[in-house]
Amino acid sequence: MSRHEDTTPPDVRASDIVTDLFADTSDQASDPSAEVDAARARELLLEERSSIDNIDAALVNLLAERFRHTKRVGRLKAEHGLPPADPSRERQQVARLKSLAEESGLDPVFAESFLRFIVTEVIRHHEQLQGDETD
Ligand SMILES: O=C(O)C(=O)C[C@]1(C(=O)O)C=C[C@@H](O)C=C1
Repeated sequence: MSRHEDTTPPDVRASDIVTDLFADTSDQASDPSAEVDAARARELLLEERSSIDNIDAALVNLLAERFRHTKRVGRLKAEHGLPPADPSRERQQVARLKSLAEESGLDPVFAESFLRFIVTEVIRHHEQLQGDETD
């Protein structure tokens, strides 16, 4: 099995999980309006989860694209003896992303830690490449 293969057992379906989440354990079961509410809630949850799945797929594709660019940057840095990290560039990126986050209604502190999480991984890749250059 390849490293990236989906390991979710085929018999676990999102719709079953949603059904379990809304499983009726109270005396609601005899109230028809509560059943309609629960059915509508199930429908809405499935819709939201479908949007979330699409967004997660887009995020993964975008991240893969970003790493393709940073790998090229890493090779340039290794070839030209430049340091893996550039703190001044990072300060600019953090300031820009925090401002974009504020405009979009995303927590700027979260935006900063997300960027730092990614950049830490990029720097690790750059360091690996620099190690390879000196082998
Ligand atoms: O722009 C660079 O110099 C990079 O190496 C890319 C990047 C990034 O992932 O955005 C990573 C490390 C640096 O500290 C700054 C930025």
